[in-house]
Amino acid sequence: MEPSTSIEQAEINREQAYVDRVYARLAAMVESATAVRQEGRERGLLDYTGQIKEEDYRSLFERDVLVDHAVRRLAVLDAQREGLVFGRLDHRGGVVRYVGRIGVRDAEHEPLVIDWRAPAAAVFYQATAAEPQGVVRRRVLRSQGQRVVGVEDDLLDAEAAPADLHVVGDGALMAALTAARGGRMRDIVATIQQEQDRVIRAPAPGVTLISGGPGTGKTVVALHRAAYLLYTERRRIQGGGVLVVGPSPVFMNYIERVLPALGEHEATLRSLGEVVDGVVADRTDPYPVAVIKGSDRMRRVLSRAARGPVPGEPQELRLYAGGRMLSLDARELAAVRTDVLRRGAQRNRARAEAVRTLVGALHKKVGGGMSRAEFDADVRERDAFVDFVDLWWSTLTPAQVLSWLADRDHLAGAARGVLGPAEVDQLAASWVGVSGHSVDDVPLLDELDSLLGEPPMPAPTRDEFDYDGVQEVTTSVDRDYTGRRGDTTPQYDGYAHVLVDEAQDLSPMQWRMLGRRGRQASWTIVGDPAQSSWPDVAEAESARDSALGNRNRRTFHLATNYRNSAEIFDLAADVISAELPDVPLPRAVRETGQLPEHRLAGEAERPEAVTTAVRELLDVVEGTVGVIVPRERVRETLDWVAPFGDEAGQRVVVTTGLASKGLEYDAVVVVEPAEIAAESPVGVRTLYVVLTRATQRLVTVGTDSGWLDRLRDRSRVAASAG
Ligand SMILES: Nc1ncnc2c1ncn2[C@@H]1O[C@H](COP(=O)(O)OP(=O)(O)OP(=O)(O)O)[C@@H](O)[C@H]1O
Repeated sequence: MEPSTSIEQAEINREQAYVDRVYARLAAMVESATAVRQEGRERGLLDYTGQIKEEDYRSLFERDVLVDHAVRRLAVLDAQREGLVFGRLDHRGGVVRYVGRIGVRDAEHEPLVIDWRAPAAAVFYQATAAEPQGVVRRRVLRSQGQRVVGVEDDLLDAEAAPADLHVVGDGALMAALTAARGGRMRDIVATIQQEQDRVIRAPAPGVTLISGGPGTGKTVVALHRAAYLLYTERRRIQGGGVLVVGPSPVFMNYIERVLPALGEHEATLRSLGEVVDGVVADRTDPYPVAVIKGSDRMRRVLSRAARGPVPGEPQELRLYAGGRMLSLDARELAAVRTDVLRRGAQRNRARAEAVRTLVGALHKKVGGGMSRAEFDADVRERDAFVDFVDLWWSTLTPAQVLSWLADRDHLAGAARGVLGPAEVDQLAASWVGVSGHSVDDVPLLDELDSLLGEPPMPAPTRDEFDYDGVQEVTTSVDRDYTGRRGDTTPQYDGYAHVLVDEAQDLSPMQWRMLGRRGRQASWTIVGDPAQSSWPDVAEAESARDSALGNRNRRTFHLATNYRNSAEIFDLAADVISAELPDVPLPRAVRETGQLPEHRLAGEAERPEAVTTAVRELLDVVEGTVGVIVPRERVRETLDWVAPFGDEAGQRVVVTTGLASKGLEYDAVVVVEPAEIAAESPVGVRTLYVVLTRATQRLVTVGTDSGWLDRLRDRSRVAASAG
């Protein structure tokens, strides 16, 4: 958008001059950090002689600190080439402050720009006309690269405004909300709203629960909160890091740019299928199977599988000892195993105990004459005995134990009294003829991992402490330095902060998996129960409560929908309220005058109706068009829209209701909404999700318009014969 008046252009020019000064300073900072890094490296080359003395340690350590600091600083500075300065505050009394993505000081150490997360910047987000907090005018600078292209002002205190203070622009928020969407979520650092800022700056300890309807900014706010915590609590958080968990790789891809844009590169982003190290799963199971795999009942099934018989294990131990042939049959061996694992021991860690108990059981058969110690010494080292133990108590992997459950009889044994026969059938079948693991298998693998444990590490030999390079060495200087600066960086078993998005969909088994990664963490949990696809809300809540323990909880509810036009959200609100009248609904702030459209189309006309809608929408919106379809229709729809691939590049995306959670598009075509609602017992919630993905235009195409009949107000949908 070009500036419309000469006053606006003059204001832009003035801001550009300031921004240029900041970039010049940034360039000088990059130059000096580069020089420090270089100097540090050179010093390191000189210092490394192969013979390390204490003084060398000292200078090597200093060098490492220097280089490390410079490298980090460069990474932060390098990321801040775009829109570095985005805000300006004119305070009463004429003081002016600029707010940006990072703090920048001039050569005399005076602040040029305040980091948006610093306490002094909070007023940028919190001041209102009702409570200006000393701010006369708040200005948002819109930039392209390093060029200021617009300014948007809010006059907060008209009485205190000097005569020459200009107020220009239509409001930064509206400009941001109407902007076309690309494939990635953008940061909202320039337009964070007051209710959102309170959540972002909430104290870290305990659990922060963020709820709110679709499009209320839960995700984007949670990500800004992560950046805020990394800034304000870096020392604490560096001990364990931040884990950000979302529903799918597509979703993680969608949000992955936000934290780097805010200058943070240190969070770990994982989809639910990637939370366990070494496992990458993208495929989801059909809904009924996912419900069984996610259920808390799987704990018992897996516990039995991990502690029960191993398929193909030896059924008898025979050994000549103590002057006679001794044997233990299958029942006796099972009794030994049960005895060893009785008190919750992890199987892979209990081998020594298993050997002890086994030898004890054999010794009882000798019937006197040989002491236990003598018997032990005789039996333990025998090849036959060692070979038996290797087979009978081999180290098991989670994937191995899970694979046994594809055998219906084995599964039925483990699931006796827990799952019904039909459930056993469905579950066993889900593991037959598939490659790799599903997203719903991952928490099961993690559960098995915690049941099996790692085999104990052999005691380290002296050699393992030796070094052939200096990097791995902790010197007395390190310890001295650490002590002197009073380092309180805590060491974490797991992450220091865990952020869970779309938490309403987590199954009990997924909560257990996350709980293991945040035993000592503070948490931010984001969700909207009305969008939940998990059938047993109480069961999931109880698993969540166990994962979080008795940490303090702080809850926030976001009530403004920033994504959808009011016309689109009204339709979605009507759909969900017709089924679930108590669902709290946010308020959409933006009107476009464009009603959603429903196009009736018979089976045969459906492909044509869908492609026509996509073509029309590509013409009227600048950004993306999402085509959301029932699970069974993905393949055919991909064929229909394939021709748009060349023409529209990445602009057209086909997805399902469940996979569209958390995502958004400029325009959406919903194919067969009634079928989406019928896909699962909580299908109306999925339809609610689907109808709230579009920022500007919504068209539905279906053979059935029955889903509209229940609406209070059918005029919300423009009639169309298709
Ligand atoms: N203060 C803001 N300024 C500009 N854009 C905003 C603001 N708050 C939210 N948005 C935008 O609104 C859209 C919805 O935000 P987000 O995806 O975080 O919502 P959500 O509550 O997680 O939605 P859902 O539950 O439907 O997935 C995003 O495009 C986000 O950038």
